[in-house]
Amino acid sequence: MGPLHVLLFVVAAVVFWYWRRRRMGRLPPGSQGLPLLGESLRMVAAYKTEDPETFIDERVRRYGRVFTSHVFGERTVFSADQEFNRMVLFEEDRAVEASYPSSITTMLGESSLLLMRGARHKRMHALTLTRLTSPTAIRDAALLPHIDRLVRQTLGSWTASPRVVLLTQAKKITFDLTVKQLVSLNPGEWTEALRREYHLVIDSFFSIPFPSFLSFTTYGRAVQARKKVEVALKEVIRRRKQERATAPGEDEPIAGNKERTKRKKDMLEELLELEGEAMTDEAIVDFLLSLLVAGYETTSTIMTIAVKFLTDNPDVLTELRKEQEGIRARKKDEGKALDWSDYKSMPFTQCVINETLRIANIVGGVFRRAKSDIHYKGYIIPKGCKIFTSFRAVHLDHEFYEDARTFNPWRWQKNDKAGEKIGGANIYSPFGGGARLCPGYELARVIISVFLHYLVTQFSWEEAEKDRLTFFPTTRTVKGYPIIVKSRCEN
Ligand code: HEM
Repeated sequence: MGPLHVLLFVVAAVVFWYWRRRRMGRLPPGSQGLPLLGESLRMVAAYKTEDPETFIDERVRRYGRVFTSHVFGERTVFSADQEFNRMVLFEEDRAVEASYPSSITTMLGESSLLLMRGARHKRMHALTLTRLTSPTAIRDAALLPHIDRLVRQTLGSWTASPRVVLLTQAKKITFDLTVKQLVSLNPGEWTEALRREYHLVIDSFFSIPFPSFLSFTTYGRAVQARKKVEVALKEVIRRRKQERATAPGEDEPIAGNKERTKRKKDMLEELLELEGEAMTDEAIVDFLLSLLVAGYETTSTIMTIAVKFLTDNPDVLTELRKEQEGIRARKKDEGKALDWSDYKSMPFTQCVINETLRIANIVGGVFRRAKSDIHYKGYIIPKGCKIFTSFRAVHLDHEFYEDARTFNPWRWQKNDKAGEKIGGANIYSPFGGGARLCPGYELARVIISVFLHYLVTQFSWEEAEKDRLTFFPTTRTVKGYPIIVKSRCEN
């Protein structure tokens, strides 16, 4: 290499260094932490405790509400800023796009709602909301009686064996319910077998994606399980298609039978009827699986954490029980299922759900990736940069909530200006917002409400073991919250 080459190399290196510094300099301030590891270990250590906020609090104090860190191998802009979060949520498919770890992407499949983009995502998101999870859909599909039945069935089994791990029970309810909504199958051996495989799939979400032929790794096992789930669902699709081909359509009489039949109106039927969007069986499997993923773990975890908060706050439990006993008393008949008007007359229960989601939401925030340079308050978040919008940090910000880190459902009763501020979509966003707003937001509330109704009116309980919250990889209780229940009829 001659002197000219050396000179050229030095000049190029200096130019690159300046260019990078200028670019980096315009990023929100922050720390890149250790080489390669960045700040991952610090973040994980904080999220494994009951007070994960230390990680974000410290950096907000040092750098402000929007700061840069380096976690899980990537430079990431963190936001504890409600305005920035809102901008990011509403820029979906324009300046930003959803971003999931590769282990999750592979498991979900490209036709999953969570990974769809653009016009197709818009159509399918709307379909999910209008046909499956909106208040009208919940009422029209007579979903409430079904939720009621499933909750009662599960709680009914507790008298035989009063030590229950609450999360396991809650998961059974949400899984069986979702399978029923998606493909109209009742709980039984088939759903249990599917649930076992499905658990293996979920376990891999935060695992390292080793080559899938290494079947002893979490990821390898999940790939096998995903295949089994796919085979099982494809068989359901095949049978349904056969039924559609041989049996009459909705409300048409079967030949030789005067009775009119009603074809199942579930999500699978909706997908098979889609006009101008012929979906392959693989695409249908991806789509159904994503709905199962999105609604199952989230709702059951919040059910469990809500009960933990009730145990820890007996005065809240007393008030909630009073409200629910009032509803039961008005129904007169002990065995009568809850209906929509009952659900709509549980204001304090909704305060408890709001507060549980504020303090310990399973979805603490969402990851996005910048599709173009984003300009915000003098900073530039460059194209390709990862962004984490923390809902949790905003929910726990003393500027927006008085005594923000204390569980206090009564704060939601304020209907004055402060109350509006509490409920404002900019500040309170447990279900996200914008194009990817959780379509299951109402359904989740209904399930949790029905569950709490029967739990507090039929049982008292105590902790079987001490349990605590953890926030890594997601928010949950470490042991799934084991409790010992006692039927209130025996008291
Ligand atoms: C307490 C329970 C729940 C919580 C806290 C929750 C929270 C969320 C959040 C924050 C998002 C936004 C994700 C993002 O912006 O990237 C989301 C998306 C989603 N949720 Fe929920 N969810 C819950 C229950 C449900 C239920 C019961 C369903 C039922 C089907 C559901 C289906 C979905 C789907 C399909 C998406 C993806 C939407 C899209 O990407 O277009 N969720 N959820």
